[in-house]
Amino acid sequence: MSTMSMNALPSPAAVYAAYASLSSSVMLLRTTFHQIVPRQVQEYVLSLISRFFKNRIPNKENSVLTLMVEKSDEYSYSNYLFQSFQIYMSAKASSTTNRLKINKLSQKSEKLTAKLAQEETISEVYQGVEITWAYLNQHEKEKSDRNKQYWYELRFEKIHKDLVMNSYIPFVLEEAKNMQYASKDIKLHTYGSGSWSSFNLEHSSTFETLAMEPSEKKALMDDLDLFLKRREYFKRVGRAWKRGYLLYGPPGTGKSSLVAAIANYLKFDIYDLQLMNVGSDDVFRKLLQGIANRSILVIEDIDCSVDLPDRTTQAKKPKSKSLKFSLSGLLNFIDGLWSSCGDERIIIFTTNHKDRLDPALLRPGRMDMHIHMSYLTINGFKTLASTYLDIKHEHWRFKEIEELLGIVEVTPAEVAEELMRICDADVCLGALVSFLKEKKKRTGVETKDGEDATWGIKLIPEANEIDSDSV
Ligand SMILES: Nc1ncnc2c1ncn2[C@@H]1O[C@H](COP(=O)(O)OP(=O)(O)OP(=O)(O)O)[C@@H](O)[C@H]1O
Repeated sequence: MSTMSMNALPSPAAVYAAYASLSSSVMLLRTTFHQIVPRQVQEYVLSLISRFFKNRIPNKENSVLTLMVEKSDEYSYSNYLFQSFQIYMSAKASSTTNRLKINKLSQKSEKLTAKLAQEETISEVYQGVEITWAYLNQHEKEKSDRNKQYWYELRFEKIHKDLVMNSYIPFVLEEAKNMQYASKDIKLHTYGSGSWSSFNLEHSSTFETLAMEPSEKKALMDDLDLFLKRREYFKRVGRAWKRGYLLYGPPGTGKSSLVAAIANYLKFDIYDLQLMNVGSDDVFRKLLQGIANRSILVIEDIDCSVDLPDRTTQAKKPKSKSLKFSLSGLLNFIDGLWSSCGDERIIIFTTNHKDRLDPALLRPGRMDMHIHMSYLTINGFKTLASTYLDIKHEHWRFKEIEELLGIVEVTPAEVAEELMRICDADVCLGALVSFLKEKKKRTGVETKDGEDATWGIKLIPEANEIDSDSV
């Protein structure tokens, strides 16, 4: 250390002298302030000083806003916001918190529901803003109260109030809605004795397991996705938010499997209706009112379930004497007459004989897409081989099977049966080849008849009349 720098530092005695002089000046000033300045003026000056500093030093308590979202209001009406928060928090809490409350709502229910434990908090950052969640209920001593209140608290900095109210909460609501749909059990409702009965849909068919040309599958999935996104569009053009599909093809080609695949894909319930159970237009209208949103109404075997009285000639007599149900009743519904009863509806008609349908049913705007479920093709077969035998790529038997499928009409249902018989892939495919050759011999079919053997999905142009034979 140089002598120069030692000389530049003040000595301890000098520092002490300066401190003593400063403190005596402050004391003098203080005494003078108290003696000369009137008490009211003193208080005013001090309050100004304190307010000045308060505004500059952040006060955590004052800058935080807490939103309370109660389970029900003072009249015990349940709060939709709370329910949505519950769903959202179940998902968030499961992945981030250290303490969770879990429930199993019934012995049958497969799912465990999770929620935040009392006074446990979790935080998340939304658009750079930290938001802390807590789940609370009334104090322990009030537990005897049967109307015990539960609520969520959201804490965040006050300056972000607009963002939280106008953007974060709508975001949470949308997320909760999607989570609810994704985790819900899909129900199959069937109509009989004047009411709908419901069961859990056990059909595990998905687009992945469905034997169908990949491009056609994609076209249908794209159409479904587009349909879901177009709520505003349907509203703007003043049309019912619905989509109609006609599935046609021989028995065992997968019409019911496709309905289940659509339901599993969209998480929509299925309402399965046999027209012979519908007594009249009136009953039809009422039962349609019992159908929830986000659902698929399936009318199976539309060609043979009932002879619908023709709208103009009334020529065909209903099979059942008591049946007063008319084709126009059905068409009115499809045209959206009862659209005010609900949203997000898909209507599916299935038939083995498209040529027997009243042309009015095939008019554009009624059924938006006609889907031909045909006999098995090689691409469809590969899907079945992957599902049933776990053959993910090629197999040396495929070439021979492709040739046979080119000349033998066989349904996916028949082939699926064959593939389930034997576990060993080589043996199983050998047995399938024998089955196809045997069928070829039995039917004496050398070439396919006139019907198009490929899968066919056709979007019906809205403006044009369609010729059913051309589809
Ligand atoms: N395209 C397919 N993809 C996958 N599996 C299929 C397909 N078609 C049929 N199957 C199998 O065959 C069974 C019967 O098929 P499904 O009931 O879906 O045919 P369908 O065309 O509705 O028959 P129907 O006209 O007699 O009601 C299904 O459970 C499934 O195992």
